[in-house]
Amino acid sequence: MPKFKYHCLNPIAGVGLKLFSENYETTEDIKESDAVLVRSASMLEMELTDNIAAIARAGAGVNNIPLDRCAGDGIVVFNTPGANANGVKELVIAGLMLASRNIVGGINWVQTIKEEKDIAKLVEKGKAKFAGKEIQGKKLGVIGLGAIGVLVANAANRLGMEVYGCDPYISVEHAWNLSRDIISVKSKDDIYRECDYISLHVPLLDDTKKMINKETLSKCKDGVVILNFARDLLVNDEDMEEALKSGKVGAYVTDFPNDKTAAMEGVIAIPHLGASTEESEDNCAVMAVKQIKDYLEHGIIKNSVNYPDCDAGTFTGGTRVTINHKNIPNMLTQFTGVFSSENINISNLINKSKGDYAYTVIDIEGSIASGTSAKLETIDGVLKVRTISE
Ligand SMILES: NC(=O)C1=CN([C@@H]2O[C@H](COP(=O)(O)OP(=O)(O)OC[C@H]3O[C@@H](n4cnc5c(N)ncnc54)[C@H](O)[C@@H]3O)[C@@H](O)[C@H]2O)C=CC1
Ligand SMILES: O=C(O)C(=O)COP(=O)(O)O
Repeated sequence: MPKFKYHCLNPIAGVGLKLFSENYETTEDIKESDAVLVRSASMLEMELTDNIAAIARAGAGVNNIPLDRCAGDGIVVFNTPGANANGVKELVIAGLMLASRNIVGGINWVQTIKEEKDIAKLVEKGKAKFAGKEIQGKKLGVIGLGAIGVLVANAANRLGMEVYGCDPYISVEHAWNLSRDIISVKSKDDIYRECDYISLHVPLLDDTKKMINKETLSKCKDGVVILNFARDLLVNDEDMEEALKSGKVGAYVTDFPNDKTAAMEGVIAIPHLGASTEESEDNCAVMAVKQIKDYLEHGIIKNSVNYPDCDAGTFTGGTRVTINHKNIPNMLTQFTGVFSSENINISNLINKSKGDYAYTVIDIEGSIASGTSAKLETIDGVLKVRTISE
């Protein structure tokens, strides 16, 4: 089996890295790696060299990776759907509590009186200013019913909240997992109008950027609590500051503090801890490494965000040629033409496409000359050719 090199841009849990066999070695130099593992480090400005075949995001959000540039370079980008969802869900529930009961204010106050005498008495005397509200019976709106949103909706429902959910693109799997008690609404406006708490669980995309802004906040109830455990850019910070000052927003809980929100009054800022649990880190690392191995060793694509999934089956011998290419007419004819011109028999061929990009796996019985893959590389629209052999 060939040797592969991987580079970690962030620390990746050992339980995952241990899955790499002796045929893999880590490298400090991304430029010589076959695969890159990353969490939140930004790759947006990074130069990506030809040898990189795959990038695995050990986590969900991929807004730190230039997906289209990678696809154009024939680099398959994976993420690990659902692997950290429970970790985030539990912190969102904590966020609901932090926004409803003045726990942070209370804890900080105890620190200010810790040198005083008879603290127990002072506590009973001073505690009234930290009184809060209960979440039971209140309305929570969940925007984005994916891996995290569904868990948050179901958990909040079990805690006695009336939960509304909105996701125009909900997957069949997530719809199945959503409790029947959740009120599913078609328009986010229903959530803005009805809910006391609103939790965001959508990816950062052009159409979700700054979705919480002056206009959407004006549709909300006075004193609404916004929870953002998704990405800071989903919220317009200036509009949020104004809404916090006026009391339109009662509290803004964010897992993504930035230069503007960290010091903002009314903000409960958590340092991006949603997925920072042993369990989530392990789950993500294991899934990311398995996907990288499947791709490098077998050409199998599972959970890619910029290429089609393709279960080519385990590579069992002979030669497997994988081709990342543009999704344009006449590609397969040209590929098979190269093999037939050299009198090579194709034993298996799979072709999948997703948007502008496609992926073809061709199995042959023997070996191929390097000239054959060079010929494939010269075909217009071909982005990367790999050969997998014993
Ligand atoms: N705080 C943290 O540590 C973490 C934050 N995240 C963030 O949470 C986001 C969601 O994560 P998952 O639930 O795992 O992803 P997911 O892909 O399972 O779910 C996202 C859902 O949002 C929906 N959606 C997309 N556009 C929408 C729109 N305009 N309106 C309503 N729904 C829309 C999709 O249909 C999908 O069901 C990630 O993209 C990431 O930004 C994820 C993991 C950890
Ligand atoms: O998975 C995600 O989208 C996250 O935000 C988690 O980020 P992290 O891996 O904890 O840096």
